Amino acid sequence: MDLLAQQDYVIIDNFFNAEKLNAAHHFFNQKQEEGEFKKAAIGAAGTEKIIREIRGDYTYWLERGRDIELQPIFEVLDEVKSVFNRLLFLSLADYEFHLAHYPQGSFYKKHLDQFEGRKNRMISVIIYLNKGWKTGDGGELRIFPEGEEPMDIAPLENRCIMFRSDTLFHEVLTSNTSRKSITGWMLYQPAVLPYIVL
Ligand SMILES: O=C(O)CCC(=O)C(=O)O
Ligand SMILES: [Fe+2]
Repeated sequence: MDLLAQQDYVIIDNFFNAEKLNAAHHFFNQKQEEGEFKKAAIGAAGTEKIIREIRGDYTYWLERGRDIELQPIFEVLDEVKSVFNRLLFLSLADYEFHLAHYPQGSFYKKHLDQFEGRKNRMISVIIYLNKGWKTGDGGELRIFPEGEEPMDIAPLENRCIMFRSDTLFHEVLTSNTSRKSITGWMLYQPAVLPYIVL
């Protein structure tokens, strides 16, 4: 929490225990097999456009009541939210998360996660699920901390990065393999059906 407050981002490796990591992989693969991922859009409700030149990922929005296999993961996210509220004095009311799949050759151009109409997003949280990721696989997260050199973060399995949604510009470099993550946002106000919007 101190690091996040100081530098606007923090990286935490070995984020989930083995049981939760397995649950995440299993659920991800299952939803992929079922064809439940949808082409991700850009922009807030009503203005979204699918622009492949900006982002090429496919997403599956999580819903607590429906995705009961992910209960252990939701418990971790609850804990993350309450730690933020306790230690950083944020007033986070909710969170919204999706699974993200970047097929080979896809990327997400430089952006901020707090775009017009979605000021609600306070902290971005990403957990990567890329078994055996190695240099050359691509898909690094490039972050642009203010007043510092850009930094590339390898999307290693079970690595979590959290950052301020309002200030930290970032991009996903072209992935040369299939790239998987759980991505979401800690919210100031309760989410309004994001899985319908995006
Ligand atoms: O997957 C990542 O590393 C970043 C994804 C991202 O920037 C987003 O979904 O807004
Ligand atoms: Fe982003």
